Amino acid sequence: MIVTLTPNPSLDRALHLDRLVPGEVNRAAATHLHPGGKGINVSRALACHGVPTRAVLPSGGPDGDRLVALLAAQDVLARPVPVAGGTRSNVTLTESSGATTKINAPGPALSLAEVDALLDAVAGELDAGATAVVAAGSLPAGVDDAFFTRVADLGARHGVPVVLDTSGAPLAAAVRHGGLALVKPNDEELAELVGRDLTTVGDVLAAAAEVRAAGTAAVLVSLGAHGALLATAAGSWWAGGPALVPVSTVGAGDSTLAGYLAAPGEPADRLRRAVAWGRAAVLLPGTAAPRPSDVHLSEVTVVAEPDPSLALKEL
Ligand SMILES: Nc1ncnc2c1ncn2[C@@H]1O[C@H](COP(=O)(O)OP(=O)(O)OP(=O)(O)O)[C@@H](O)[C@H]1O
Ligand SMILES: O=P(O)(O)OC[C@@]1(O)O[C@H](CO)[C@@H](O)[C@@H]1O
Repeated sequence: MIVTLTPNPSLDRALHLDRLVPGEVNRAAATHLHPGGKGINVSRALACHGVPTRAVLPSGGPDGDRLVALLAAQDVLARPVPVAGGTRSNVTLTESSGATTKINAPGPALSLAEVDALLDAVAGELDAGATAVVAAGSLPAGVDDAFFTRVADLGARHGVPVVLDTSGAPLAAAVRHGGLALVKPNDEELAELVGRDLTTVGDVLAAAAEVRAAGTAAVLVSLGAHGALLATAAGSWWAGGPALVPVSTVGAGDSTLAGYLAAPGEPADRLRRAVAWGRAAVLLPGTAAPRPSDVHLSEVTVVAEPDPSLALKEL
């Protein structure tokens, strides 16, 4: 059972417009509502592929109830932790050109007791036999930047790998602390973490090596339209596929991570699956999770020890 932890979940509302005109009344041609937040999206993608998973999340107010009901309707197991503040809604505007505009709300502040209850819920899942913990997304107000270091320590006490997909100060604190099995930044998040621009494959691999040297076993870097790079103790790999026109890129990174985690195996096979799931996600509206029939492994090329001089834009 892969347990996901989403400290700041959201009801994801996606509106499709032919063209967004800022400052005007825009009328959407279609709308979508999905239960969201990065860990929740990982659980949804895993559940779509029959991989056992449970999503741990704070849930508050009618929107929290709605989110939990939407998960149940998709047969995604959840462990909601009741909180006083109302669960947030995030908005995505997609245009026919493929452009995506995302507006994320801050989310309700959590009290110290609510933060502890969230961690207790994860501990409960570990006691019940969870095989991995995936902590993902932003931290709401009231949650210390060191929160994910507490998750790493919880996993370590149970001998269970902890995977992290977050950004900014919480990512920096967790990487400094070490003890993670995998982190999944995109290239911009990794650049912010190491404090320099990353323009080539070699730049990304050097940054990943710094992260690994600080105590994280593997780094999976998603590169948007340019695929993804994986760095582990065994080597490095790039994977990508032919150009496609995205419908919605929101949550593609979460599907990528789910694809990587869905089954054990050789790094190259896991990276191929990760990229195939990410590619499938961008062809679906809103944050819809890809199903097995959406995933095309044969479209993805994997290269071991990619040329460090290649520009990311050329991949
Ligand atoms: N424009 C695109 N064309 C083809 N594939 C894409 C495109 N955008 C994303 N992907 C696929 O999805 C994966 C993840 O994308 P990306 O790097 O944008 O994730 P992310 O920034 O973590 O996204 P999010 O935070 O919204 O989940 C990529 O590795 C790639 O396989
Ligand atoms: O505000 P955060 O926690 O950084 O990101 C939240 C979010 O943008 O991430 C998911 C896509 O990855 C969406 O489901 C959700 O709206």
